[in-house]
Amino acid sequence: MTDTIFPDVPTLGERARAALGRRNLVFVGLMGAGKSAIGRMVAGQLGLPFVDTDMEIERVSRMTISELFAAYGEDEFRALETRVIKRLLKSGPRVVSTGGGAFINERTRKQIERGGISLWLNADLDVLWERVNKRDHRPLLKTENPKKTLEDLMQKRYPIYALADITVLSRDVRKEVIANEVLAAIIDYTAKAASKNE
Ligand SMILES: Nc1ncnc2c1ncn2[C@@H]1O[C@H](COP(=O)(O)OP(=O)(O)O)[C@@H](O)[C@H]1O
Ligand SMILES: O=C(O)C1=C[C@@H](OP(=O)(O)O)[C@@H](O)[C@H](O)C1
Ligand SMILES: [Mg+2]
Repeated sequence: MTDTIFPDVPTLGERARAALGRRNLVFVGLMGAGKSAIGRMVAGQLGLPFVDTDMEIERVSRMTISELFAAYGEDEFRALETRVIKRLLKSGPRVVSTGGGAFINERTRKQIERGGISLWLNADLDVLWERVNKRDHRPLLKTENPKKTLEDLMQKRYPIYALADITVLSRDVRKEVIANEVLAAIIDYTAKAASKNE
């Protein structure tokens, strides 16, 4: 779609789509960062298919994430997650929103590094907590003090999320604002990567 006032000017989505080329865009980050919601929105703006890895895992296993954790444990869930992500990345380009632990798993992280551009939605504890405490479908947060659990996960995981190609700050503003910042960051990242290779 082009701008109606300036028909020859490509939209932000079109420019980001061109910058992405054949690569997948992979959202990573902690629970509540907005990977699923923003990923879907960005996919729409890029005109690319969207897949949420948790939804895909639930589809193929015919179980919810909570049921999978309860029946088989976290290790089995991670093994399934690795397999599903490997398959999804093979037939891109698409936008893939991962579950919060996917990028922490070394095998999965390597697959993501090979298969596309990774984008960390970074958010502070209060933003995450405000969002996740409204729902109870996340098995890792079924603890006595879920806010403390979230904080502990931040300490452990943030140095690893920081390895992502792009970081965008997810905060308390409209989702459209974050989605547009993601598109601009893709354009910026690919332009910088191209000038490094010149
Ligand atoms: N920028 C935002 N402003 C308000 N709510 C948001 C924003 N981004 C995400 N959310 C909401 O926060 C909740 C968690 O987002 P979700 O996309 O499920 O996170 P994740 O997949 O990273 O765990 C959802 O209800 C989502 O609609
Ligand atoms: O952080 C994690 O280890 C997890 C995050 C969840 O996804 P979201 O990050 O989309 O909530 C889901 O994959 C599972 O509950 C485990
Ligand atoms: Mg999600």
